[in-house]
Amino acid sequence: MFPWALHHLPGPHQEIFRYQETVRGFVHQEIIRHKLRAPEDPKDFISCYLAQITKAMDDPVSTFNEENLLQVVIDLFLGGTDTTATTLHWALIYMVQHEAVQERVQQELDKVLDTARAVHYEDRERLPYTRAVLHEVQRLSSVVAVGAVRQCVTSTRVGGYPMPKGTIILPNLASVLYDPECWETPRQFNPGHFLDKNGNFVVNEAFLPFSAGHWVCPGDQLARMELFLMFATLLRTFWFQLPEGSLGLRLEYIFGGTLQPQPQEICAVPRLGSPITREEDLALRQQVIQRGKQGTFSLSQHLLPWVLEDQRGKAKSPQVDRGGPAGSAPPAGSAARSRMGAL
Ligand code: HEM
Repeated sequence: MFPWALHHLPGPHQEIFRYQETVRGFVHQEIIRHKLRAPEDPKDFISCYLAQITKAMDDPVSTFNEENLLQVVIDLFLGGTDTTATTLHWALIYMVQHEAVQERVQQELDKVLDTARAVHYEDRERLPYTRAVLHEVQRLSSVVAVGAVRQCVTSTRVGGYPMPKGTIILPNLASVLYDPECWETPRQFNPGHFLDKNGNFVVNEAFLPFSAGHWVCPGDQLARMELFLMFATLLRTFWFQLPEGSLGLRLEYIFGGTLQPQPQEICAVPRLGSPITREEDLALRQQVIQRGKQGTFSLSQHLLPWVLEDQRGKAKSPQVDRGGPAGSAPPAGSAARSRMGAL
């Protein structure tokens, strides 16, 4: 009833307000920086929005103003960071859990891609298995389990049910993503949900992690692109596995707005740049495991820096293992050729 009162009451929510203020301050500074720039063609969202504010200055009903600009940028940060990062975290966890799937993705990437260049979004057309795996990650992790709260502005019917004007709607997206009538193994990781019998990628209408219709996530295309590029690049570059002594993966989610994985450690082992046999591959992986936790990273921390740091200077040229077995791992600290150039 008195939302403003929260600002005066002590409690953990004060921390959220502090974070909010930090983000607002940052975006505010960016807006000022953009305004101080010499006039030029608008280059990004903020400069386009500022140009629109100027254009609509004489329109008394225009909603283009700086306060709205600030809020829209914050919305984009809120909607676009945690969702994509959390999905990638789940992707790595599922790859560790399903080693054979991880290997098959790497085999497909090795076979199809020209290894001398970075992954392009268009490549997804030639990578049906990788694409199916990523869709299955999004389906099973269901990071935005419930869509945004909406209210009916007029009386209507949905699926035969009457919805009087004013009804509050909470779209239960997870119920669709786990619907036993739409998915063969709704609670199990199964890339086959998105493949036909010939291994071609197929769309499934019940794949709705971004919601649907008029209220579909406005960032869905960006998210799909980011996820594909990051996932394919990571899997091309590293083999993911549990560190030595690990008690296993923790698959239960934590609810924090999105459904997040629990903090846990996973090894990102740089893949070898020369063809080796399956036996050598396994022996090398074993060596890496025996080197203990050197090279582990925590999922709750920043993803790549340690590996990048470790490999810089060693990776003289970004050569790769076309035709080599998938998931090959070099001994940690060796001067093995790596794929860091692909990042
Ligand atoms: C894996 C990634 C993502 C998932 C699963 C996701 C999912 C969703 C869902 C389910 C909604 C609610 C739709 C509704 O019921 O109204 C939503 C809203 C939204 N998303 Fe995303 N999203 C993702 C990434 C992004 C990205 C990358 C951006 C932008 C940079 C973004 C921006 C937004 C915004 C601004 C809204 C609110 C839209 C509104 O108020 O109508 N999202 N997203």
